[in-house]
Amino acid sequence: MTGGVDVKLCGLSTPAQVAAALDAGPRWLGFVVFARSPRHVAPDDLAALTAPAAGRAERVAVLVDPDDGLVDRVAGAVDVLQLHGGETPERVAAIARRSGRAVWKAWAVGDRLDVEAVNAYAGAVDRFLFDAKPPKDAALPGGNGVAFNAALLRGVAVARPWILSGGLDAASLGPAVARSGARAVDVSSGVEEAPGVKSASLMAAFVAAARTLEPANA
Ligand SMILES: O=C(O)c1ccccc1NCC(=O)[C@H](O)[C@H](O)COP(=O)(O)O
Repeated sequence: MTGGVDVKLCGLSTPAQVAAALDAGPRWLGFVVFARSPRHVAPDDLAALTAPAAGRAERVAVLVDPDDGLVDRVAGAVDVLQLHGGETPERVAAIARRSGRAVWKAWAVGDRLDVEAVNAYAGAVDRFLFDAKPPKDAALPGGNGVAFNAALLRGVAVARPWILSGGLDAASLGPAVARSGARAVDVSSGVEEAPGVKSASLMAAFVAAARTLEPANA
């Protein structure tokens, strides 16, 4: 817990970024294992990169429609698998069983949250991450720095804890938390100098801003 609102700093890809992120003090650190991403971490490098976080932050691997081989290669290096592709509820449940890790399902929110569709995953996941829909021409399903109308989340009956994500930064965080009722938030682009280049000062400012927020009543 960072204070009022839990934080995941996502898209860390170098030891220096991990050290700076740990200094900022978020609850979760995210590592993207997706070759097209400017934040990509090779599966073989993940254990060394995540090691300094053990006991200081929970480590989250972000995967997109992973096959069993990739699940097996990354699971030992992290605490959580965040599934950011088109995984079905059945596939998510299979990954949870196979990996023995907590599993989160990322969900792109459009005009309104389809609670029934989201809750179809409830038996298989520990948490949801609500993100913006990627722009039509986007190369990535996440990490696009795009926000959605966070008020769409307020008061909805989601059956698992959830994280607000998409286009956040230290300035937009407070209003987005107030509109959505979020108790946890995720950021990537909003704490970067350029895609994949994390800023120590922006990460620290984001976590500090989150600490000042009151936990919201969704
Ligand atoms: O960040 C990526 O490059 C990425 C690539 C493929 C799938 C997911 C990815 N990111 C997932 C995240 O959890 C991001 O933090 C989330 O989408 C918010 O990103 P941003 O809008 O840039 O803050």
